[in-house]
Amino acid sequence: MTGALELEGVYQHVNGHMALRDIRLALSEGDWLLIVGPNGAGKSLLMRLILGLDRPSAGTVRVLGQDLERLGGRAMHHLRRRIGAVLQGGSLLASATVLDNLLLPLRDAPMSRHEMARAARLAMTLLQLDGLENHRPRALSLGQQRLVELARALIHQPRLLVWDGFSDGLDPVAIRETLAMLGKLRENRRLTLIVTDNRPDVLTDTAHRIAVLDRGRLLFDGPAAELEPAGATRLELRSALWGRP
Ligand SMILES: Nc1ncnc2c1ncn2[C@@H]1O[C@H](COP(=O)(O)OP(=O)(O)OP(=O)(O)O)[C@@H](O)[C@H]1O
Repeated sequence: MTGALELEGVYQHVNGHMALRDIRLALSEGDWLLIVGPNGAGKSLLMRLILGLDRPSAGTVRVLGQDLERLGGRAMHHLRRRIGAVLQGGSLLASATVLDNLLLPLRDAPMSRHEMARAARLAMTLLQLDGLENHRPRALSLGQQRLVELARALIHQPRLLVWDGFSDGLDPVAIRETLAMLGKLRENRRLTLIVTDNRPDVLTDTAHRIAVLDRGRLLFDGPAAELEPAGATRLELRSALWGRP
């Protein structure tokens, strides 16, 4: 099985403190990893390293078989075409329509306008966003904006999807529906998924693997089903990391 992600001994030093310590992770193609941890645990820093937006202070980050340290600008550009990302804080262009936002990742792609329009239509239908093409992001609910970001991340058919801050702006129904939809995508496209969240109630059986990150360290990494046998019940995790049951 092809390696989708390998992190070896990764450290990240930020503003005078070690924000990530000795992170080791390995994912195969088609794996689904949910990384949970409280605010400030280091989830976004870790996602930025995986996306090649920052370089680690130490250690190796290998994404879809490529060592990011060794990639030049062109190779990195090529690799990014195989990765989709939904980042925290919203990244839609406020002045552009939903359709123009969706087409952003395809602007350098060797595709005709007809092919681009078709790809956009498919992504919109997949996420039940039909009819919103000509709206500006601010006319949509927060949940719809997140789904447009997801549609944009998927439009170029990536091999790896990174979603930082999964439940931000999504209500419980949207969380359930989106998790189910991600599960189908993973199955149908053999997409590798890395999703982070800071809410313990998103600890779910949907993801195959769960990693618990706290103050820059991985406290647990394994099959969701092993969390409890490992002695870290969901209740204990909640009370240890989030202060109360
Ligand atoms: N650009 C930055 N400058 C200074 N410190 C930073 C920066 N980015 C992150 N940090 C610090 O690194 C640590 C990890 O932050 P990070 O944003 O990765 O946490 P997180 O787990 O994503 O939190 P949240 O759930 O709130 O998004 C925190 O102590 C944070 O203050």
